[in-house]
Parts: sequence; structure tokens; C-alpha cells
Amino acid sequence: MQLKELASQLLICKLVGDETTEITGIATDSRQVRRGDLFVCVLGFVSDGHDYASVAIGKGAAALVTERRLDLDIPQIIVRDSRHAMAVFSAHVYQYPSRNMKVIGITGTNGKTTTSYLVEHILRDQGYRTGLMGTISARVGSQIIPMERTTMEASALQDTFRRMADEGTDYCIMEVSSHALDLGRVKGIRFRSGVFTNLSQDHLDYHETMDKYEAAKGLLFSRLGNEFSPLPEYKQYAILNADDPASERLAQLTAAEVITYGVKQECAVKASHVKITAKGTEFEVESFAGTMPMRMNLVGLFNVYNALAAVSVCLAEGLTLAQVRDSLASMPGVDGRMEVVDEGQDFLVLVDYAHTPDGLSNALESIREFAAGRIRCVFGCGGDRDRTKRPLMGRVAAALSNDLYVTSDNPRTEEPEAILHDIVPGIEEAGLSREQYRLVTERREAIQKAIEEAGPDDVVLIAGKGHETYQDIGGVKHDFDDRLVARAALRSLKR
Ligand SMILES: CC(=O)N[C@H]1[C@@H](OP(=O)(O)OP(=O)(O)OC[C@H]2O[C@@H](n3ccc(=O)[nH]c3=O)[C@H](O)[C@@H]2O)O[C@H](CO)[C@@H](O)[C@@H]1O[C@H](C)C(=O)N[C@@H](C)C(=O)N[C@H](CCC(=O)O)C(=O)O
Ligand SMILES: Nc1ncnc2c1ncn2[C@@H]1O[C@H](COP(=O)(O)OP(=O)(O)OP(=O)(O)O)[C@@H](O)[C@H]1O
Ligand SMILES: N[C@H](CCC[C@H](N)C(=O)O)C(=O)O
Ligand SMILES: [Mg+2]
Repeated sequence: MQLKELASQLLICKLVGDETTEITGIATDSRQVRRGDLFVCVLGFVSDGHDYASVAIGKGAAALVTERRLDLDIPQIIVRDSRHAMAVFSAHVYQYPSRNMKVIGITGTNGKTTTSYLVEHILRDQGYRTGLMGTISARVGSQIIPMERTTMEASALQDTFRRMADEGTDYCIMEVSSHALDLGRVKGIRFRSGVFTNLSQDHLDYHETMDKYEAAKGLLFSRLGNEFSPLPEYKQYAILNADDPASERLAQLTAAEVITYGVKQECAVKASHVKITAKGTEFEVESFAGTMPMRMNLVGLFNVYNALAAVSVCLAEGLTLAQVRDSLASMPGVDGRMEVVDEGQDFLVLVDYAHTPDGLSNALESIREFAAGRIRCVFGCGGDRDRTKRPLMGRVAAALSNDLYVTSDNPRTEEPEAILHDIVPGIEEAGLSREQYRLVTERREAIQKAIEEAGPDDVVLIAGKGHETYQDIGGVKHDFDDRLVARAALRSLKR
């Protein structure tokens, strides 16, 4: 595609240099530039992409998008907002691939990955071709692409959608992070449905206030349904958690048809008679499409919410409750989400990805429903992330467990001990004295201790890292997998 064709997608921009230059792709990270790419210079929070233009040219970039003219011998499109331009140009270069499939976007503080896996599992069971994008990985056909972050930059996103479209994908189910919404990574994507799981504290390092955090989430819904269509394939749905107060405000923002789900409030897809065990959940779904008892292997009330969100998405796609029920029953569980580590021991070891106060509270509350012995919680808080959530996680963990092993969870560039000390005030606020909890900086050691000290019928919850396979210390990722470490600790007990 010629540069001038791209430039014509914006009313206000200036093209300098050879306007017939051919562009074959788009990149915004100099380390990922391929020959023929248009390199988009973004002014970031840490560095300025304009400073990497020469590196990008060295790697074969054919032209640049800039916010100011650079003194370099290469064609440039000078724009007001290069993040916006990146979204517009990427959609155009990759020929609007989200129009070739139905994109289900899932946002919310907790439950996005789980809900996306549930939706994908149910739709795939019906014979649809599905693609997935989120925290754990992206899946295009049978190819699995590891993910650095939950939602990619616009250029990578559109490229991935293109590949999905070429594979004949019917549905792409994607997690949409608040950062992505705020930074315009998902501008230009046509969503079929937007799903809201819940809103609680996280990421205040980035959004600063809960209002701004909610406003970022709201962008998914304010863009939905603005055009009505008589064709079923162009209808759009906002699927909202009726039991979360933010949903009422999100409903105000959207022009799409709203489908509410929940357990407490009146809503369109409601679960009742909920039964939670260590093996799974049972509940009855009452909906506009009928009533049906369901069961699944996923543990905890919060997973009933995730299931209801998935049921709502699938009912909007015309599936019957019976089809959804059968697929839910065969859902195996999600990597690193309440994942059981079993070496034949007489207590339960669970690895979970709870890394927010609400996530941790939900995970522990669920365990309390079935734990016969003591609840031992191994957890920490990420470095270079929302510091205000640290004491809150401490308080929740102290209130809902019997024994605490406070440890490291990706300290990144922060001092690991300092993070642990930020958690302590919350623990003490919950009434625990210094003798009643342990600070164990080394995560391996914390897991080992919790497992060694566990008695029959106890539950050891190892929270925060879930599927992650590394521990980021000082910006260096060391191999670390809670499941493998727990397994090794369990085996060491037998010797
Ligand atoms: C706040 C945020 O999302 N920041 C992301 C963003 O950074 P930024 O725009 O400030 O960019 P920067 O690092 O200052 O660099 C400026 C520009 O120079 C470019 N650059 C930079 C270095 C280089 O060698 N070459 C180069 O071209 C960068 O690609 C960028 O375009 O763009 C960078 C490049 O793509 C990302 O690495 C960076 O992710 C940071 C590290 C991050 O941790 N983001 C997290 C918070 C995040 O996005 N999380 C969400 C939510 C997770 C959840 O739901 O829990 C997610 O979607 O994953
Ligand atoms: N609906 C929910 N409500 C509250 N907590 C939940 C919910 N679903 C999952 N959790 C908790 O949050 C953890 C993370 O779940 P999941 O990975 O599905 O969320 P996510 O929104 O994708 O997280 P991230 O923002 O890190 O990608 C789980 O391990 C569980 O402890
Ligand atoms: N998507 C979340 C993951 C946090 C996981 C936890 N292990 C940590 O590193 O803080 C984030 O980027 O805040
Ligand atoms: Mg996720």
C-alpha cells in the first residue's frame, strides 16, 4: 500500500517525502520492525519513540509517522496524535479484519481471562472457529503466540486480527485492558459484544482515581451500538454484571442492547441455588431463553459470575441453554486459576492468579466455603504497580486466612523487602500481631514453608502468579512457576 493512501485516511496530517513509498506493515517498537514497515513514533511514559526512528530505519522501516518533523532522509506522515494515527493506519493496512468476524471484548478488573476461556470453549464446542487474545496467550488457529501484556498495541492487534480473518475465524474473544482502552489500542475494532465483569481497585498507579479507571472501561461500551441494524450479524450487545454498581453507569453510556447477569439483583440471566464445593459449582440459570440447571469444574462464586457472563454472550449468539450447559460441564479449567497441584498429599494446594484485593478476597471466600482445616495463604504484590493496593491485600489475606506467608511477586525494579513492608500495615490493621504471620522474601522458600507446615485437610493458596513462568527481579525474568515449585515441595515431603 502506498503511503499517500494511508495519509488520506486522516483529514489533518502532512506527508513529506516520496508519497508512493510502499508500506507492508506497521510497527511501533524499533525492536520489532520488519523491512517495509511504517514505524510509528510514539511519545511514551518512559521514552520517546522519535528517538528510535534511526534504529527503525536501520532495520528496514520504509517511512515514519511522527508528531514533529524529524531531520532524517525518509518519508514521514506528520500527525497530531501518533497513537490515534497508528490505530487508523493499522486498521487500513490490514483491511479492517475485525469486520470479518465477531469480536467479543471483555473488560473488568478481575475475571477477563477466565470469562474469555469460557466463551471460547463454548463457541468452539458448537463448531465455530475461534481466536483468543489475552493475558496468557493469543491463539490464531492452532498457533499459540505468547503475550507480553493483556492487550497488544493497535498495530500488532490488527495484524493478529488479519491472520485470524485469513484463517476463517468466526469469533475472536479478547480481553480488553483499561490501559488499552485509555491508550487507544483498540480504536477501530468492531466489537460484537462488550462484556463487563466487575470493577474494584487496581492499576491506580496508572489511572490515579477509581473514576478515571471506570471511565477507561466505559470506552468499550460508549462505542457500542451507535448504529442500529436490522441484520442480526450487525447487532451489538453490552453484557453487564447487574451486581456491580458500575454497570448502571455503563448502561447509560451505551447505545447497544443491554443484557444483565448476576446472582443478587434482578437481571436477564440470573443464577440461583448456587452450590460451591472443592470440585466445582452447581447453579440454576434463569434467563430470557429459559431455565436450566448447570454444573462446572470451576471453583468459587466468582466463577459463577464468569460463567453467567459467558452464558449471556452465547445466548446473544443464538445458542440454546442446553448447548451452553453441555459445554460448561466439559470446561477443564483455566491455567493458573484455582489450579490444583496434587501429589497425593492429604491437603489441598491451589495456584491462583488473584493479584488484587477483590480477587484475593474472592479466592479466599470461595476456599472458606469448603476448607475443613487451616487456610494458608502465600502471596505478594507486584513491584512498579499500584502501591495502594498492597495494605488492602494484606488486610484481606489476614482477615480470611489462618496463616500468612507474605512473599515476592515480581518486584521488578523495587526493593523486594520494601514491598513486603508496604503489605504489613494492612495485616496488622486486621488484628494480627507480628508473631502471627511470616515475611519470606524468597518465594520458593515461602511456598516450601507453607507446604511443610500444612496439616491434613488444610488448603494452601499460592496467589498472584497463576500461569506466569517467571519472577521479575530487577527487570530480569528468572524461571519461576508456582505449580512446579509447589510440586517439588510436595515431593520433598515424601523423602
Ligand atoms: C502504561 C503502558 O501500558 N505502557 C506501555 C507503553 O509504554 P509507553 O507508551 O510509555 O512507551 P515507552 O516505553 O515510553 O516507549 C515509547 C515508544 O518507544 C518505543 N520504543 C521503546 C524502546 C525501544 O527500544 N524502541 C522503541 O521503539 C516503544 O515501543 C513506544 O512506542 O508501550 C510500551 C511498548 O509497547 C509497553 O512496553 C508499555 O508497557 C508497560 C511496560 C506495561 O507494563 N504496561 C502494563 C501496565 C499494561 O499495559 N498492562 C495492561 C493491563 C494488564 C491488566 O489488565 O492487568 C495490559 O494490557 O497488559
Ligand atoms: N469474576 C471475578 N470476580 C472477582 N475475582 C475474580 C473473578 N474471576 C476471577 N477472579 C480472581 O481473579 C484472578 C484473576 O482472574 P482472571 O485471570 O480471569 O482475571 P483477569 O481480569 O484476566 O486478570 P488480568 O487483569 O491480570 O488479566 C483469579 O485467579 C481469581 O482469583
Ligand atoms: N496484569 C496484571 C498482572 C499482575 C500479576 C502479578 N503477578 C504482578 O506481577 O503484579 C498487571 O500487570 O498488573
Ligand atoms: Mg487477564
